[in-house]
Amino acid sequence: MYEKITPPTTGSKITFADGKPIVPDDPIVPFIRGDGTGVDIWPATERVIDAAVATAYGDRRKIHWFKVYAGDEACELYGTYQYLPEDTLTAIKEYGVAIKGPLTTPIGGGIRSLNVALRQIFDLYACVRPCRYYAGTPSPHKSPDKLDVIVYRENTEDIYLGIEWKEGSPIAEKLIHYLNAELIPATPEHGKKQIPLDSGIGIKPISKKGSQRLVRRAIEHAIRLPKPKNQVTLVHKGNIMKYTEGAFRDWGYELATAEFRADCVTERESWILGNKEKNPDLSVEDNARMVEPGYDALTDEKKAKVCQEVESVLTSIWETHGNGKWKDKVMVNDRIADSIFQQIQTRPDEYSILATMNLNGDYLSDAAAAIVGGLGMGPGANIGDTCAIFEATHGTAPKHAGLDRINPGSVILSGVMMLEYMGWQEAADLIKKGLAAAIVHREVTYDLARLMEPPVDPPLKCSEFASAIIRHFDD
Ligand SMILES: NC(=O)C1=CN([C@@H]2O[C@H](COP(=O)(O)OP(=O)(O)OC[C@H]3O[C@@H](n4cnc5c(N)ncnc54)[C@H](OP(=O)(O)O)[C@@H]3O)[C@@H](O)[C@H]2O)C=CC1
Ligand SMILES: O=C(O)CCC(=O)C(=O)O
Ligand SMILES: [Mg+2]
Repeated sequence: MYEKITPPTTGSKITFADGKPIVPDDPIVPFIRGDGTGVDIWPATERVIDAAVATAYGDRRKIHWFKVYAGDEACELYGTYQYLPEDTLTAIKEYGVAIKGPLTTPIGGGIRSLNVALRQIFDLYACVRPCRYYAGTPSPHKSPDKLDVIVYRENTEDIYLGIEWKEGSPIAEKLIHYLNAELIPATPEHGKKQIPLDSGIGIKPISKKGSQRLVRRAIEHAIRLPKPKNQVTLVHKGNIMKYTEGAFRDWGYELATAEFRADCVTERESWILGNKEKNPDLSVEDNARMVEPGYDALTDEKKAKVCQEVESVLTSIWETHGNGKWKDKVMVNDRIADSIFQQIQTRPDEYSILATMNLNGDYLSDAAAAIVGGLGMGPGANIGDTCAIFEATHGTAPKHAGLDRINPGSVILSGVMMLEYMGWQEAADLIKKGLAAAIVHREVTYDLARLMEPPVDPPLKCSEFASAIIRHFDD
């Protein structure tokens, strides 16, 4: 079955039912070491996870690691250009839950991203990246403790589908001519626009199914959160990209108000209901005026539309959501993408789950990780219905590779997410406790050390930070 790798001789398979993993006490878990700093981070991570499982469960539970190959290491074993061997795909498919270090992607040419390829091959449509603060972590932000968000990023489409043509290539030229000569003139709203002939072309598909399955996961998560964190913000640039990003927003609201009607209220609905609660005699038009900024300057047609919206909300959900009942529901709102980047800095505590398309989520998860301590503290999970691969938000950080200095925190915390996904909460909690205590004791790697006041000198090595986390399990 495998060409160059052999699964562990002991251990059992994780299986899936209804999108959830069924985990034995001795699961076989494939791991990819990763390129660049993967050589430093992975051994540290494996040691911490094994120690936490042993401390929490003794001999009762154990992960049986299965080394599989991708990136540079795969080329060494399987031959030039064998970046993602069939063996690796077979193993991840067979065992269902895997964890990986970062993999290199060249810029401007060469192979497409192996990281993105794995998400697409296994249809891992939800990229989940929590950004929460650990006390004592140095941060460039004044109140990093106020940020506690989870980015739910669509993970399989958008421009990451990778359908692009290089400037000057025959297909790019053909496509531009076709668009300029036929499709753009046939679309009146595009007027006399033309695409410059020396353009590279990329395609940005955003599907209804892809958007809604991501938002569904985000809402399901929000339902499990206590007030006021039971909230989902749809992040988009729908003012500019109306039929892709704007559609993402609309499909998100559509799903929330159809599939999760009993559990959700939209922000506008909450305003309409709240206005009526404060003043039961409020007319529909006055309510519309309070909900829609600049109402009086609108055309009659637009005014009628807002009034219709108010009426429809009051007739359809007053019974179930009115008289303050909406305050217990999951709040679904939306924010324009550029605005959310400043909102997480200026009003961090007002946000919880941020549902995004692929590119926005990529940017936003790095930015949010920076607020709570940097990329060394940014974990992640790629989740599908029959497979999950855990990996950090950051990349290979090549200038630090092989120096035993990088912060392994983000892959270790990705391991925490994996343990929680497996239902091994006690082991996950031990690692979180150990990590938190190491930071409080100023036992940290260079990235946190240089920001601490006063700076920690010398900082811990990557391997020493792993040891410190394990030592603090007992605190
Ligand atoms: N999922 C994946 O595998 C990903 C892969 N990549 C790939 O990684 C490669 C390098 O990308 P690059 O743009 O340099 O981005 P990286 O995220 O790899 O690194 C950028 C900088 O972030 C900081 N950083 C990253 N990881 C850590 C960590 N664990 N601890 C502390 N600080 C950290 C370092 O900053 P400083 O030096 O200032 O301390 C580092 O120089 C590219 O090929 C890219 O495509 C990128 C993102 C995700
Ligand atoms: O795959 C890559 O090289 C980059 C991906 C990335 O930045 C991410 O998923 O956050
Ligand atoms: Mg990224």
